[in-house]
Amino acid sequence: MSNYDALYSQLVAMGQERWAEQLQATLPDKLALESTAKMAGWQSAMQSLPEIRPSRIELKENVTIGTSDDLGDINREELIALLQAFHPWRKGPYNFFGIEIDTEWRSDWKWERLLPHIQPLAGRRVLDVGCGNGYHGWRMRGAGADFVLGIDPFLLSVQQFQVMQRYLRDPQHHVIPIGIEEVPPNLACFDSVFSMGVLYHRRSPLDHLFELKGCLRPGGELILETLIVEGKRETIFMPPGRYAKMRNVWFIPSIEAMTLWLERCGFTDIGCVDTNRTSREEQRSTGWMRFESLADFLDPNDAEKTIEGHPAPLRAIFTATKL
Ligand SMILES: Nc1ncnc2c1ncn2[C@@H]1O[C@H](C[S@+](CC[C@H]([NH3+])C(=O)[O-])CC(=O)[O-])[C@@H](O)[C@H]1O
Repeated sequence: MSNYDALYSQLVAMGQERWAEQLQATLPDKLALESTAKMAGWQSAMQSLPEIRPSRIELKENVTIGTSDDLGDINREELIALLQAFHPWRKGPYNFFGIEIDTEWRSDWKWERLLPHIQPLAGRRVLDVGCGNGYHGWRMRGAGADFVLGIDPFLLSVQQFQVMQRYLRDPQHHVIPIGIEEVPPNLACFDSVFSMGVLYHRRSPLDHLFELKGCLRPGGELILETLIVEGKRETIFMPPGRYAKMRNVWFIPSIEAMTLWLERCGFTDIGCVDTNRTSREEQRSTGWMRFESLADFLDPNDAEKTIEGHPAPLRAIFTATKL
């Protein structure tokens, strides 16, 4: 975790000394809490990862770390087994020294859908809320972002990020195990804030929007991706129980309702730049995510419905500016 020193310096450079100190004091405790059997397995796999110097790194067009030639006499199957210790791999794909980590999600497709519509990331300081294992963060660095901080409370995501970081050694990209509710209010220091796949998990979506706004500097851009439903400004769907087998889905607005929420929270230049019905090609079980996936969450007789009979997942990407 020595990489946290680089994070500390960066946050101080952004005028966030208090937050930097708070993180320095609390992150080690969070990691100490990870003394579960799973954590022991992850740590042992992490320590067994071989030293390899990647001869090639690509982050702009895809995420490629090294080539198969870099492996030399390192056993490819043993390396795959070490990576599989971090199962399930949900966000990717990664090409890791010639090993295709074929993740549950084609996260690159979402990236390609949004990239043409957002403020160019070159030179920007970015916060990615609910960043998963940092896949999009690597693409942000590939697009020229100066600094990317990803936050995600799910510890396996942070471990998977550390696997990549071990080889990429990027002092300007960090993923830390905290939720958005732990970020101090009104930091006002990020040029771009991403919240993708998080809003519908929040019981208080408007508070989430205010939290995101607080992270942005004036004039900064919010990029928000969420589940939506078809309907008018008055349409907001709350599933009575599970949604696509997920227990923690609360509010799913229509595009117009989401736009109104953003307006009421004080954002300007609001646009819905993409809508997309999630396909079984974009989210599916693979050898790297062997649990159930979208095909199991949909009605087997009607792909327009979830297994509970609700509208099937439809997602939209919004951009908005903080005044
Ligand atoms: N309170 C919270 N604060 C921060 N993160 C949270 C919180 N609660 C859950 N998460 C995290 O938010 C992520 C949501 S996934 C999107 C990943 C990526 N953004 C993607 O767009 O592919 C959902 C999806 O697959 O759509 C998970 O990694 C959670 O651990």
